[in-house]
Amino acid sequence: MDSFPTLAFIGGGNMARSLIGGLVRTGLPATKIRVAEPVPALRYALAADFGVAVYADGPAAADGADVWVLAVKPQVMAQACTALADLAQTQRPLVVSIAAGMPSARIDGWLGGAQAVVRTMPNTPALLGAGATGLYANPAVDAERRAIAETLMKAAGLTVWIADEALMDAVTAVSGSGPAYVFLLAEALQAAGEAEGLPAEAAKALAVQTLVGAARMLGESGEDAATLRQRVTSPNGTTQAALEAFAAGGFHELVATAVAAAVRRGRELAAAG
Ligand SMILES: NC(=O)C1=CN([C@@H]2O[C@H](COP(=O)(O)OP(=O)(O)OC[C@H]3O[C@@H](n4cnc5c(N)ncnc54)[C@H](OP(=O)(O)O)[C@@H]3O)[C@@H](O)[C@H]2O)C=CC1
Ligand SMILES: O=C(O)[C@@H]1CCC=N1
Repeated sequence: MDSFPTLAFIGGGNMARSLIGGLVRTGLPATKIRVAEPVPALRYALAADFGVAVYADGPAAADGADVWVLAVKPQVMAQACTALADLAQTQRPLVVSIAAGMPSARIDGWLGGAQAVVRTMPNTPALLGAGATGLYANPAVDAERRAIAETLMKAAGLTVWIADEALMDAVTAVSGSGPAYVFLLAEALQAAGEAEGLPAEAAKALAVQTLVGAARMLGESGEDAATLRQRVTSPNGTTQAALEAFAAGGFHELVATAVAAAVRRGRELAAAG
């Protein structure tokens, strides 16, 4: 990736750290990455862990970088972009946003207009190259810049282009927030194991490896989730008893309600930003 453009991350929090870790892991030289992060401890940790150049403010990091990755919270996006507007008008970078909910047109407007904006939604397994990212490009993004955005996010794992920007809130609700749902299931399974008398360490090890093993089967077997589930479920056995309890508790409806709440929140964040 030696010929890859220079990147400036605006915001060096949790998601930026995962993306930077993924990029460095796949061989992007740290000298290609700059990060603007106002919190000194976060800034210094990024410099120490990955060898990237760090700055206290956005314009200092962005000046001269080919790609700006906007990695601040949606609530501060307006302020972060406005501070970059003069530079954006003279330098015309490729702008890649990772913010939940925030429409590309608003980012474009805060940057002064006529900007090439790719709105993306990655997730934290990016740190291991095991992420999933949805991408939407506004009409100002040409084929070459589309390819740059895709290469950038491929360092984080799977990429999926989304043609209709309105669907980016659904991407956020499924895969952006999704790792938290899996971690919640791990917590619940561990707690249930403990409630049934397992020592805490054993419950944790069994719950974690079960999720890791099942996820690998989903990813590597080529079989769909329903088929794999049925193979675990002996007629009138233990799994059937558990699955019936899930169904009686409205598991599918609960997941749908949770995803709908995340979609709604994405739209609210756009309105509040
Ligand atoms: N966490 C996740 O799993 C995912 C997050 N996202 C998106 O990524 C974005 C960042 O989320 P996340 O990493 O969790 O949030 P964090 O709060 O961890 O990171 C954002 C960082 O940006 C800093 N910041 C605030 N204003 C500026 C500025 N003007 N210039 C530079 N840095 C600034 C913040 O400092 P301070 O705290 O002082 O404000 C904070 O350290 C959000 O828009 C979110 O929607 C997308 C996918 C997944
Ligand atoms: O919780 C959030 O708003 C962000 C977006 C997706 C994951 N984390």
